This record gives sequence, structure tokens and C-alpha cells, in this order.
Amino acid sequence: MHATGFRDLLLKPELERAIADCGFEHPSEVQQECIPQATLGMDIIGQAKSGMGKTAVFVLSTLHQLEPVDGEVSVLILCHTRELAYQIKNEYTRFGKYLPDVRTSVFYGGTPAKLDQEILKNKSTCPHIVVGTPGRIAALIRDKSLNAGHVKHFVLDECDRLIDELDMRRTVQEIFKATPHHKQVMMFTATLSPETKAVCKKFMQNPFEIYVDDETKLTLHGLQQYYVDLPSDKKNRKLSDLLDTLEFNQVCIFVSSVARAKHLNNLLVECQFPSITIHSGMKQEERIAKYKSFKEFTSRIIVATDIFGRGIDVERVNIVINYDLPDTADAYLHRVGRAGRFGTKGLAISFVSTPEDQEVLKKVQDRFEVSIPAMPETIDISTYMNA
Ligand SMILES: Nc1ncnc2c1ncn2[C@@H]1O[C@H](COP(=O)(O)OP(=O)(O)OP(=O)(O)O)[C@@H](O)[C@H]1O
Repeated sequence: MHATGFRDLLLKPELERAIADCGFEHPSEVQQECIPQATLGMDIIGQAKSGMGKTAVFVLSTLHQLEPVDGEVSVLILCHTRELAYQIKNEYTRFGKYLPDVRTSVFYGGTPAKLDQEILKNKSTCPHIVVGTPGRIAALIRDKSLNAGHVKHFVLDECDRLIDELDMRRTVQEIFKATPHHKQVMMFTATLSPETKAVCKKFMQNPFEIYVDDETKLTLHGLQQYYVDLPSDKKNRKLSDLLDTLEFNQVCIFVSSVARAKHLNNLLVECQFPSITIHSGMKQEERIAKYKSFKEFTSRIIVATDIFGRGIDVERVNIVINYDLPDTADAYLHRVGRAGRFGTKGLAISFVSTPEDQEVLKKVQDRFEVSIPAMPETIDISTYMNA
């Protein structure tokens, strides 16, 4: 699998240097297969399991093809959450560091649109690459601040999430229609049902397709997964025991609502745990500040709703706790994928307190052919801590 090096992908030397600076040695399978097709301008549907480097596929291949023209937005990336958009923008900055003429901006809701409009209006600040969430991007196109008429590369990250929900899909379609007919379209995700795949393909022409043909292969092998059966009112006690006894670099604790995130975080802080929280009930600036603080390792524990459940990449997270189980097997897969990234080790523990929880856990085990046993008394640290 690792026979190829990044050199074989024949990317611009500026990109090769940036890749080397990132410490990447070999392209992952999805990178190896998609980048050569993507740099030729082909449409792509790329499915690969969580944490295997899908982001670099579109970031590198669009930077490789880009010939920046001032005043023209050539690349448009859409994703479903503001923090993910912010993260992708930073990946463009990281890989584009030796391409000083290329400008990237990120636009999302919850911030003053006026600032975005100012950036877009001025030829010397207008980005060549725009990353954003659908609502704000559509609004900027509608008010004519963003001219999508020069877009040559259109990317949907976490595409199933953008396509499955009808409101989101409509907005994505509206943006798509504002771009020229002739362009490259690329879509990526870890989870893709046959129905969603069919809808994705309607946006494309003769795409290069890479799928995880068998859902069982979506399981992350470095990740140990357990459940704890307990009544709801014992969750806090158990969580506190786990945080006291397990070794962790960073932990993500997922809950089912904003109110529960606030409440649980307050409780953890009262008990002196170094915890922060992120959810849609806070101001956007604060959300980004929390994301940064967690990503930069200033905080060790984050209590989050599903806004943090997909795409978010924090290297040192080695434990995910589902304090509340999600409603679907797909959401479970994305959440636990926050640990064990890029083949590293990790641990996922899920609290199960209702028959619905048991149903979700069963679905996960059946679909992804993974066995999730009851959590044992002790877990060997070396099996979930990366050296
Ligand atoms: N070839 C590589 N070598 C080493 N590390 C890599 C390589 N490619 C990507 N990474 C790192 O692996 C991590 C996961 O990558 P990324 O976030 O792109 O995964 P993903 O496939 O988009 O996952 P998800 O489905 O969860 O969104 C990132 O920290 C990234 O920097």
C-alpha cells in the first residue's frame, strides 16, 4: 500500500515542500488513488474511512491546478459546519505556504456578513479559494458579493451530510447552479448510502469513483470499542471514574443536546476536570475559540454536540466517550472516528441506558461487523495510548 511516495504524484514543487514540512511520508490509499485523477481535472466521488486524509486529496489537487486570477474565485468548498470550514481553510494555508500569491478565505454564518462582503469586493483581497457553509455562501451569492461565475473546482466535503437533509441540499443546489456548467466537481465522505451516491452523481460527469465496497471495512482497526450498560442517573459517576482512571491525551465527550452539553461541562469543571464545551448555543467567535483551544491542546476534555462529530481533526484525541449515544450508526462511526486518526490507536466507550441505545449499538455491530463488548475492569494502556 505504501509503495508510492508523494513525489510520484507529480505535484507542484511548492506543494511537495509543504507536504514534507507537514511530515507526511507516504500518501494514504485514498490519496494515492484519487490525487492523480483529481489533478487531471476529473470529477471524483471519494469514500474512505475516517481520518485517512480525504482533506488533502482536494486541498492538494485544487492547489495544484489553480492559476490564481485576482478578483476571481476559482475554487469553492462547501461543508456542513463552521468549525470544519475553518479547519479546511487552515489546511489550505498549511499546504499553500509556498504559494504566496494564492488567497483563501472562509465564510460562515454567525459572523457579520459585512466583513465577508468587504473582502470579496476588493480585488486585492478577494480570495481565489473560498471555503464555507452553504447558508452564508448562498447569501453572499444572492447579494452579488460573491461571483461564482469563475468557479472551476467545486467540492463538497462530508457530502452525504450536505445532500441528505433536504434544506441543505436545496441550498447546495442553488450554489451549484450559480457556478459555470464546465467545472470539476469532487465529493468526499466516509459514509455513503446507495441513494445518496445516486444523488451525488447527478452533480457530476463521468466521475472517478472510489468506494469502500464493503461497510465492514469502515471499521478503524486501531480503535478499541466498548459499551457500558447503566441507568441514566449513573452516567455522571461513571464518567468521572473513567476520566480518573483512563490515560488520555485528549477526550471528546458527545452528548445529545446543547442543554446537556452546558450542564455536563459545568459539572466537570466543578469537579476540577480541565473541560470545555462546544455547541450551537454559543456565539460563533466563542465556538471557534473553543475549537482552537482544543486543537492547540490548551484543553484536554471537550464536551460536544454533533457539531463536532464529523470531519473535525484533532490529532491527540485518543478517547471518545458517547455519554449519549447518537441516533444513527453513521453518526456513531463518524464520532468514534475522532479518535484513532490516520491509523493511530484509540478507545471509544459508549453509555447504553435505553432500548433505543441498544438498538443503535446493535446496528453498528451488524453493519460494520465490529464487536463492541462490555467494558472490562481494566484496559491495557498500551492498547489505546499512542507512544
Ligand atoms: N499522507 C499522510 N501522512 C500522514 N498524515 C496524514 C496524511 N494524510 C493526512 N494525514 C493526517 O491525517 C489526519 C486525518 O486527515 P483528514 O482530516 O483529512 O481525514 P478525513 O479522511 O477527512 O477524515 P474524516 O472522515 O473524519 O473527515 C490529519 O491530521 C492529516 O493531517
